[in-house]
Amino acid sequence: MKRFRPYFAYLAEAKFTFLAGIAAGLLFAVFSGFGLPFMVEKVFPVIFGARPEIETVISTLSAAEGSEEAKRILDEAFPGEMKSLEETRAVRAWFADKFGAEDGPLAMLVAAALLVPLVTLLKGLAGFFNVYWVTAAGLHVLRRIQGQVFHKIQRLPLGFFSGHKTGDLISRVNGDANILQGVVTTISNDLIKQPFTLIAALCYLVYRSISDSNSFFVLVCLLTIPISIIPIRILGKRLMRRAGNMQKEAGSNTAILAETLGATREVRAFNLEEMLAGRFLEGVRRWTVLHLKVIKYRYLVPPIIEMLAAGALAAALTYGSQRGMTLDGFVPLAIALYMCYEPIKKLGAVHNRLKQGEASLDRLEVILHAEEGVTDPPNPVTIDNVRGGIRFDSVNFTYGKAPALKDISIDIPAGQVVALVGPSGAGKTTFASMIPRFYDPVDGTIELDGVDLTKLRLKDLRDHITIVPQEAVLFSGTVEENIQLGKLDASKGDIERAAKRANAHTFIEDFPDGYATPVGERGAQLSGGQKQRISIARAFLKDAPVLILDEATAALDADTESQIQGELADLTRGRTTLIIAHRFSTIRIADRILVFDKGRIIGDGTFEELEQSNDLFRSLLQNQRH
Ligand SMILES: Nc1ncnc2c1ncn2[C@@H]1O[C@H](COP(=O)(O)OP(=O)(O)OP(=O)(O)O)[C@@H](O)[C@H]1O
Repeated sequence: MKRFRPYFAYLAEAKFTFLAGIAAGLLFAVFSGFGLPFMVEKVFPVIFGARPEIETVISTLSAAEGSEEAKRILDEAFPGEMKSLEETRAVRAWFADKFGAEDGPLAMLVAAALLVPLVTLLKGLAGFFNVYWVTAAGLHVLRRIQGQVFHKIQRLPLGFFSGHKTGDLISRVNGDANILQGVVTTISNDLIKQPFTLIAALCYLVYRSISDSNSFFVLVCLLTIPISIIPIRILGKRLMRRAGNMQKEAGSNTAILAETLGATREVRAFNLEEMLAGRFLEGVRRWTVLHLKVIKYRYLVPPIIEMLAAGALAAALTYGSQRGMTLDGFVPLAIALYMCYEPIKKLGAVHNRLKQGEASLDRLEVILHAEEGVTDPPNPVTIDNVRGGIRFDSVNFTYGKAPALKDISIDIPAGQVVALVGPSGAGKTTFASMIPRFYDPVDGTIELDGVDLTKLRLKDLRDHITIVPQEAVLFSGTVEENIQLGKLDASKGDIERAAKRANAHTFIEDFPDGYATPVGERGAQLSGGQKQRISIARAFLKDAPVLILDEATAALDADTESQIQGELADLTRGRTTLIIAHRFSTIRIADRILVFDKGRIIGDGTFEELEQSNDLFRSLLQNQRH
């Protein structure tokens, strides 16, 4: 329970809805626990002929009032209840007064009968509002948990995502958060409602025991309740293990689904349909087996408890009939006894939900408790008018074992356009990733305009950096919304100006809906060149002093690439630019080139200088020319 505490705080935010739901639940409990046995005892006899009996008793008693005979008749007619003619008359008067029936047997019958749907209606309404309001509060909890996980995911170090598949993370945010929500609300609801139902039923039993000592034995039958705890605990433990595995399997399946949907073209091109379908179906099969196990352990609890209740009932039945108890006297007791077991059954289910919730919580807490890696400083420094000077001072970095950057010291003055070249895996991307603090150095410092990056708020730092990635990343929405991501408060005019500078305005205008054209998921409805131009328009709009071009044209064909080069060159103007370059065509616009090899910078100069002095650069150049 302690583990769930932080999430109960979210429930507190929806306390009025939740408390209303609980209040409805309590009413429901009273109607079920106390109302039903009471109805069976007091109302059903009236419906089934107690009324004429009252009449007979009254007329006999009127004749023999006060005699021994009168006492005997009273005892027989109403054992342990109405002991006098006055009481019997009072019952008749109460009915007459309440329902305006002038002693008419039919009116009394109807009145008594009407109590049944009335109590059922009240019970039904209470039950409905209990579920409705408690669910509303539960959905609030879900929204808050999902929000918390979503926020956290955005702050996690990029390294975290290398170790976790996207689909699995999606499954945690959706599936596990949903289960956790269910747990928080079920626990809160049932932990109040069910004990209350139990207490109501017990109260009735105690009341009966006081008024009739024969009923006391039923309380003894309740001693079987503690025995129910044993199967609840054993099955709960098993359930937790299986539920954890089931959720893990659900995560893997969502991962396969996400990967397949993310690479629909590649799947077809490599004929992977059958293989992926096989993998997915095998995962679903494993999930089904685990799910059935969870169902087994979850739903074994109620019948076990019911069996115990039935045993107790059988004992009560035997004992009661031997002590001369009539069916009329026994039925309400039996219902109250049943009402005692019902909450135990539900509490058993709560225990199981808790165990299942714990398994989901484990999975969610992998995200929620993960170290954030790159965080804001406690007292951030603000810098105005960033010019974009960048300095690396003895920077070392490793992703794991092998170092990715070794002792990098470099000064890049504001406004300089620098190309990063080198063989695959040399560290170019890693070097550029250090500037927006996607990663922090293991040691050494990096400065922007002389200020250590770790002293800046992440948001401030990243506001001053634009990245144009290899493949333009577009989000669902319109063309206009996608450009606007560069500057959320940009006007329509600003957006159009940016699009014009990126040479995107003309083709956007040619779309039937112009700027309001939806781009489809990840820009599926646009060509590679169009997407990249939108991405460049976004960069123009952001107008940041530092620009990172991450092989921005590598995904385009030569023709489109050469068209876009001009826009990119325009974009670099007046900005400190790092070009992560594979194709040497893109580095012609650079003022300076850094040659990377095995995490070190082994060459630094202009194209011509390096062509003269750097062997690796020359060999890379040779490879490009062939
Ligand atoms: N997320 C990561 N987790 C672990 N190791 C990584 C990660 N990203 C890169 N590396 C490793 O760090 C080293 C440098 O990689 P980096 O991506 O910086 O090279 P690169 O020069 O940009 O290569 P390429 O031109 O192929 O993109 C490589 O050995 C690579 O395997």
